[in-house]
Amino acid sequence: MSFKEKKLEKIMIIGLGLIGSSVALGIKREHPDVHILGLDRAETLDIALEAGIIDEKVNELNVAEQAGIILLAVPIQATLDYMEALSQLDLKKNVLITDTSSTKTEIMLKAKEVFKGKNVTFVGGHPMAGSHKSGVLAADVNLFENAYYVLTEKNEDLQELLSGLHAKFIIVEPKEHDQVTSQVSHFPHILASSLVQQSDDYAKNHPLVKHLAAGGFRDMTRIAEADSIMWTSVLLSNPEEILGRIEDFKQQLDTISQKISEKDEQAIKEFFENGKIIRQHMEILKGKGAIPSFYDLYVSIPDEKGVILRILALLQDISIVNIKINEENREDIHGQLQISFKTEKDLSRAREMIEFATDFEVEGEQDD
Ligand SMILES: NC(=O)C1=CN([C@@H]2O[C@H](COP(=O)(O)OP(=O)(O)OC[C@H]3O[C@@H](n4cnc5c(N)ncnc54)[C@H](O)[C@@H]3O)[C@@H](O)[C@H]2O)C=CC1
Ligand SMILES: O=C(O)C(=O)Cc1ccc(O)cc1
Repeated sequence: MSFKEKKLEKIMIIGLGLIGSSVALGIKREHPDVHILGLDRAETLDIALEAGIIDEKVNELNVAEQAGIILLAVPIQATLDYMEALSQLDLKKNVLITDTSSTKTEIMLKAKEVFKGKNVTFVGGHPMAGSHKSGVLAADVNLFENAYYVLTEKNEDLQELLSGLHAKFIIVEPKEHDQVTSQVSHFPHILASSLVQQSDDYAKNHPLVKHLAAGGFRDMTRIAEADSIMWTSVLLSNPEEILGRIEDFKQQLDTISQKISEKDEQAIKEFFENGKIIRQHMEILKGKGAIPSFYDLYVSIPDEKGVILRILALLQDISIVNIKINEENREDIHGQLQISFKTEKDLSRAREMIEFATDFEVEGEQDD
């Protein structure tokens, strides 16, 4: 069956939170005529229907029997349960089922077990973009723009269906996927959550902690706000790889602890040099991977009326991608204006203009 014919069948999305809704919007961008059935809690479905994310609300799983493609975008444990339940239904012949879970080994084992001998094609999926935000209200049609979208195998129908997400498909073995994501996604979430909890404990005897935490702390802990149900499911689905990353990290900490106790200045300097060089060369952070690259200019601005407008007026001929005001803790500084540019040239021009026309402190760097 061609995709054109398949498209005439209904598509069912189970779970219309951040990922399910964003995928639905991406599908509709390229294929506005597809009919999307949505299954989730009643309030979520009301919002999704109202926003045009889905075409029809569903409150029973057996409606899946009408769908040509089924996409699961619920926490991992719920995904496994739905796979089991779907396998008991009288699904359409040659139905295509896919998921968006953050782990793949357990999902693919389940697929082998429950869909064996059935007329079902199950392709594991994982869009490598997201947010610490969750729920339908966080839906964003551009969420997956230029991000990698992992598939466990090539599938033209699925790739065509998802083409409006503007993601880059990549085929990865489930085990390799779970190893890599344990390092760059699962473990960092544990680290972020540990860091905020450690700081909160420390703040009990050191209330100043809450005032002195600055940009570095914020950058390292944003993902601690991610959804607890989803992340519990991720950790329980990929325990061995994650425990391996934790053990390895303990050793990294032991090594630097040792250097500090020995007051080994050279080794400590090398430790930071090494980290800096590695980060500066990480392709993923330079726009060659999932994360688009921007050139950020940080301007420390005083608490005076019209300062931001004055800076923007100076930059009126330069293309700006984004502007953010970061709060600062310094008494003399009201905040830090973060202005992002697409090219290094734009960043240099902006920097020169601000330095020429003001005496504000300016710093520039390439970042994600
Ligand atoms: N949040 C992220 O950044 C990313 C998440 N993922 C994966 O995508 C999946 C969905 O994650 P999010 O959309 O972020 O979560 P979310 O919390 O925003 O949305 C999950 C949705 O599933 C619904 N749901 C939960 N249990 C259900 C059930 N039994 N029946 C029907 N609906 C149910 C919830 O009501 C909610 O609307 C997860 O498996 C997650 O691992 C993948 C990439 C990125
Ligand atoms: O918020 C962020 O930066 C993320 O790291 C989003 C994310 C969360 C879970 C995934 O499986 C993939 C991406």
